[in-house]
Amino acid sequence: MKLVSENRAFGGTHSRYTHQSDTVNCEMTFAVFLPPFATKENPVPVLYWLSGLTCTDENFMQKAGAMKLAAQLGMAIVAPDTSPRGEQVADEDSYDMGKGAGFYLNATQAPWDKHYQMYDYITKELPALIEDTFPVTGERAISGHSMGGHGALVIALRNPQQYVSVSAFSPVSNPTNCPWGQQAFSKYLGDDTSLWQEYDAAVLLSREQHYIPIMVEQGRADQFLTEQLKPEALISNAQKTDTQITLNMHEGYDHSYFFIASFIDEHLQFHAANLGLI
Ligand SMILES: N[C@@H](CCC(=O)N[C@@H](CSC=O)C(=O)NCC(=O)O)C(=O)O
Repeated sequence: MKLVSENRAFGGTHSRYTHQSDTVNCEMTFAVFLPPFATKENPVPVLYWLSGLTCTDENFMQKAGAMKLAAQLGMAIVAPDTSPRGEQVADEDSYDMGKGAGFYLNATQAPWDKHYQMYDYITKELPALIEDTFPVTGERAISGHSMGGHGALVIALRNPQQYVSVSAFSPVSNPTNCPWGQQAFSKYLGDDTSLWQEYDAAVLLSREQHYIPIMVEQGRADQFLTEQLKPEALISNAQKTDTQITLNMHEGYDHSYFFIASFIDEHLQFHAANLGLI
């Protein structure tokens, strides 16, 4: 693992690292914020943040304004990149496919399957590395935005024993039923739509009752709301299985990090409460 940069922030430390990933078969970058007083003797829980299309590990840390409250709460934040990277990694010219658009799944189709194994990277390799290296406990929460909101919901619903709570901003809620998801799933996963279902939060909610606390934030002025995001599918499918889910709708807010920054404190408090920090 190689340290790329380190900055003091709110009494804690924001650092960026690269490492060679066996799972995605290339060098990966992630950012980690450690609150003040996090030590081996006083390890802290971790909030994993999954970003959206076109993002890297940097967008959330620079734009969301999360570090001040995370420092006060005693919560670490880990922000991975959104896809494998490098010359040898398959890509397309469009912003919603290939690099920056890994959709947090395990691709089964060539040429994508060689590197695009983001589901395993986020659920297995990255937390193992983080917990081996930094003064953190094994307690985890997960959140994300848009494509990353989809990733956070799917990962938590499929692995409820690994996360105490999940939240999402403007998630791609029903990807089997929107253009972003249909394009990505057909190329990464092929024609077998039964596999697509495993990466669709609305479908997962419809199958059985889920007990993990779930909170979703959505702006009504979001330019992607009707065509791509469809949060109503989360609510209607959760009702079918008696799963509790909170969806907060906000007049006038769009899809940007201005929206995330406006409500990130509520999400940090939500996760802190579930992590037993408050
Ligand atoms: N066409 C746009 C789309 C890119 C965009 O809006 N990306 C969002 C996430 S969208 C869903 O996953 C984002 O978070 N952008 C980064 C940011 O810092 O705002 C484009 O290419 O710009």
